[in-house]
Amino acid sequence: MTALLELNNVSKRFGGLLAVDGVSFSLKERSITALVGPNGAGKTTCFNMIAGAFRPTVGTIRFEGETISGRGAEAVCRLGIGRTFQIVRPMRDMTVLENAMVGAFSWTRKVSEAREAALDTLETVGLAPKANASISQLTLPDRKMLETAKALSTRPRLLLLDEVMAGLRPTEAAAVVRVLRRLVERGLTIMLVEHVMRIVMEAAENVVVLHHGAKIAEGAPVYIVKHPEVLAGYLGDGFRG
Ligand SMILES: Nc1ncnc2c1ncn2[C@@H]1O[C@H](COP(=O)(O)OP(=O)(O)OP(=O)(O)O)[C@@H](O)[C@H]1O
Repeated sequence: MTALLELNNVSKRFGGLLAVDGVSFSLKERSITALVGPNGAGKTTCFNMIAGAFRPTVGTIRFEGETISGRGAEAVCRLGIGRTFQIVRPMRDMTVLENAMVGAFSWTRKVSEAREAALDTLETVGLAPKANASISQLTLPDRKMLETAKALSTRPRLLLLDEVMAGLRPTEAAAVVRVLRRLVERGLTIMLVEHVMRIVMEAAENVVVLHHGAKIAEGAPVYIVKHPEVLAGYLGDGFRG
């Protein structure tokens, strides 16, 4: 079976810094994979390469069997990869619905179609009752979910979530995990960057561990938390429990 996404020996160099160092992994369709590692491990850089924002210095990225490395963010989005950003940046003079519609304009020019799709994604993430609210009325969990809704409005097959649960209370994070599971049931594949190991254990079926840009372990969460290199390397101070 072809993997939905495949990274093959991917590296990214910024001047003298090798931010991502020969990383390979693949994502099974309809699965949730966590990308973990301490600050500066190269997680966001990996996302930036998958989403087309950065071209890998070496290595190839394939999506549905097609090479996408170096295609550019817009093209990659149109191929079916949606993403959120670590820093939440809603457009403040627009409503929740209008923000969610922005993603839909990647595949339609019709305002009515974009509105319908955005309403659907707001419904999925539980924000439909606040569709006409202004951004200032949103709580932190709402803002995180709006970022997810914006990414979903692009109609992705693969969703990259960068710390969407950071700063949330355990009950709020659990609600997000339930939303992610529903999305997977509907056919989506998800990769998420997450620091809190408890959430990783709950949400992901596969974990990829990066350290100094390199992949040091990969496997089921129960295996990862016992992995000697992960434990010895940084688990104590790299993860928050
Ligand atoms: N555009 C850039 N130019 C130069 N260096 C960069 C750039 N982007 C990232 N880096 C560096 O690459 C390394 C990996 O950064 P990256 O943001 O990918 O790590 P991360 O694992 O996502 O960290 P965090 O958990 O803190 O978000 C860091 O040393 C960072 O300073």
